[in-house]
Amino acid sequence: MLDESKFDAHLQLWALRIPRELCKVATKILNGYLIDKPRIKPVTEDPTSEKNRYMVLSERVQNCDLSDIPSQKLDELQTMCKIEVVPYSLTLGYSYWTAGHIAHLNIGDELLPYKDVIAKVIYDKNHPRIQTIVNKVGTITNEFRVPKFEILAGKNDMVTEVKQYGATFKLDYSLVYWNSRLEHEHLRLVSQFKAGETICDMFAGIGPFTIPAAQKGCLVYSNDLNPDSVRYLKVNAEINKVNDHIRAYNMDARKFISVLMAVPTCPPNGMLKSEDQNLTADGKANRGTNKRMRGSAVFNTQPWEHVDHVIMNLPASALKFLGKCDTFLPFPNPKMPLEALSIGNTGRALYLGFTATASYGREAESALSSSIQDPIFHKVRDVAPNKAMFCFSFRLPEEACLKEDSTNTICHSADG
Ligand SMILES: C[S@@+](CC[C@H](N)C(=O)[O-])C[C@H]1O[C@@H](n2cnc3c(N)ncnc32)[C@H](O)[C@@H]1O
Repeated sequence: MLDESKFDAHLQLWALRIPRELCKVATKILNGYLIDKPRIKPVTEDPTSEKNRYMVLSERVQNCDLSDIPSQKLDELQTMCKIEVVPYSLTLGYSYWTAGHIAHLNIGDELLPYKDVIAKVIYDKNHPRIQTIVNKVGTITNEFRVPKFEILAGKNDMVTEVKQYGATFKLDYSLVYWNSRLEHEHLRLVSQFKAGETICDMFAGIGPFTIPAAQKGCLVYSNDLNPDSVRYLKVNAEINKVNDHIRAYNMDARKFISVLMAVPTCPPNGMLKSEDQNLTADGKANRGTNKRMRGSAVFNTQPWEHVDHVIMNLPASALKFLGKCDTFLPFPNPKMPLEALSIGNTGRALYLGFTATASYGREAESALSSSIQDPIFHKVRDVAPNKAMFCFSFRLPEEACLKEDSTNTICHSADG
């Protein structure tokens, strides 16, 4: 028997109680911060008063102090009325969920002999809404972490769009890594960043950390080894209108970080020039005057002077990218006196991606040859009955940043 309650998604959100006549103006001000889900209205009844409405905020707004919303928007709201924040629970149940045009199956061994029949029934009963039925084959072994699929029915079209917390992601399932089950983790990490902070996303994929961080007003240096992921990262930066906050790179993460951290030897031509390096979907420099102005203003600190957070989401081998003997650091750059570095309010936290082993902390300490103070282990989700994924985060120890050998100088260019 199908237990429909297993499909329930319980969202704990915040809402603003606003006088009903002001809702129209408030909707404009809060553009991008209200719940954005198909068939869910962001403005709804206030059960306690006819005179007010609830304006339901998106999952991006995690804190009841509304620190996730730019202060200029809050100031604008406050000039109209007193802002009252209330908790708001929303359950999206079985009837809510609809599917995209691709049905993605993981058929177990015992059902494999019937895979074509299963696919045909799903296809016949759901076409034209569902147009492609695929089955995942084998385990992921390639370095781009892309699963292999066999097409069981319908057309061979693996390009689709998914939505997460109001951002849109376009991708080709057959070419890039994507996991919708990490939505909450993407949001949780990004909720710890503040507008204006500098982020390095070393294994960025198509941008599920990068795009919401940029939407929040962070400056994101974003890299992936898979050229198709970087291509879609750029497309997604365009779709979500945050290309002026992102620089995309397509290289091995070790090289990426050494490129970012090296002080250029060849200014002015070799220096990072934001106006030449805003993203466009086709990878060409964006020459639009407005964007150029905004881009210059946004990227006005240099990565070798200051980075606030590094994200490393490569569960199997993120540790290999850490440590003095590797190319990960100098971080801060040894050519900079320590006190010349500006360290953000939250300091340099390093997010190490996901792992199933609790010995990760010790391994990270040994990779850095330094002890790590107050590390945080966060359980992301259970992936199997006895296996969970964790996110391990810590502030980079100062002594681990000082590298004896400082031959690391380079001319900067994004997307190399
Ligand atoms: C687990 S996926 C994470 C992607 C993204 N952060 C997400 O949450 O969807 C790991 C990504 O690392 C990339 N990758 C693998 N090896 C790499 C390397 N040596 N340097 C840079 N990127 C690499 C893969 O192409 C893949 O997109």
